[in-house]
Amino acid sequence: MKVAVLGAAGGIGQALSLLLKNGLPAGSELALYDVAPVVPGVAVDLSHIPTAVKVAGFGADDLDAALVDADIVLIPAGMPRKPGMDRADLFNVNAGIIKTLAEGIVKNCPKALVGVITNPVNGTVPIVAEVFKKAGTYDASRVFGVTTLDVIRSEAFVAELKGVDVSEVKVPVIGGHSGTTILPLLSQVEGVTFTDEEVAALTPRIQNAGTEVVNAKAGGGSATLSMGAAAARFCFSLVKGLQGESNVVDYAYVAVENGDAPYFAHPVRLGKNGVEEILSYGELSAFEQKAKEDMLETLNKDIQEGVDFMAK
Ligand SMILES: NC(=O)C1=CN([C@@H]2O[C@H](COP(=O)(O)OP(=O)(O)OC[C@H]3O[C@@H](n4cnc5c(N)ncnc54)[C@H](O)[C@@H]3O)[C@@H](O)[C@H]2O)C=CC1
Ligand SMILES: O=C([O-])CC(=O)C(=O)O
Repeated sequence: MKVAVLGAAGGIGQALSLLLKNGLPAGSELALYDVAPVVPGVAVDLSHIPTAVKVAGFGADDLDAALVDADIVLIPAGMPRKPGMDRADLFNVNAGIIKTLAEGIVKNCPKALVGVITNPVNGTVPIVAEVFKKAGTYDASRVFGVTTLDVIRSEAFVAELKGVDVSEVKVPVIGGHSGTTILPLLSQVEGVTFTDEEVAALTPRIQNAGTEVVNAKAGGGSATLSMGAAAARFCFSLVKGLQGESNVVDYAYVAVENGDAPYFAHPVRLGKNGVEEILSYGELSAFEQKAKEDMLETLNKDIQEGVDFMAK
């Protein structure tokens, strides 16, 4: 199993790479790519951890070598938010980075499963898909927007609010990955009930949790450690699917035919070729139904921005 992390020297990249070094199956290879000159050092540093995962660092000119024969590519490369910015404000700087990296994937490992972390996820995932389409090698079941952070935050916040064991809490989160497009389905959380007031307070807390971190970091970036944990968790789901484990289900922002929008976070069953089945997110409460309808215009606009960028 070869996993490439693009943007590996950044805040997310380093946390994620540490968790992968400690958690990938024995015999795996971890390829760390970044344009920052510190990346070989990050690889040397990690290589001193005694696990059976081989780590190599690749600098700015070595994208091809980092990617060749990768089974999974995770992309946390690009600029994070500062206070006062929306994720959409990152589009202009991050779109070009994602396009270049996706072209590298198409060239070196077109069959890899690609997890896009770079914001705005709502628009960067369509860019990756369009790069594959241009090359004639698009397979919608292999491209994912990583929305796991929304899921783990929901688990943490629900457990905190309800005083229950966090390891037992499961919260479906659908839609996109910004503001109101993030839609936690609190009506489906098993074992707890919420008052209307709790739903009305917890839903926006989950939607604005990224901003909570951005403001708390006061200009020093956005979530990196929780995102590293989230991306590692998602990567381990991809690995289990690739290894043929049955019934691996996780949430991700994927291309959907005849769905709510061209891309939408759903529960998906993962297998040897990525998405084996896009599962239904089930029945929504009246509150969730309205929240979904209200956010679709924003989500569709975000998606179109990514598609239009590649049409230029
Ligand atoms: N999907 C999600 O839930 C989340 C997404 N993010 C996003 O992840 C991205 C990264 O965030 P951080 O790690 O905090 O930022 P960071 O600034 O700490 O790290 C970004 C890294 O990307 C590298 N980079 C820039 N251009 C590159 C290129 N062309 N090729 C390879 N590497 C390149 C930089 O050198 C840097 O090491 C941001 O866009 C942020 O908004 C952040 C948190 C959650
Ligand atoms: O808020 C941000 O800019 C980073 C992010 O996507 C998150 O923490 O959910």
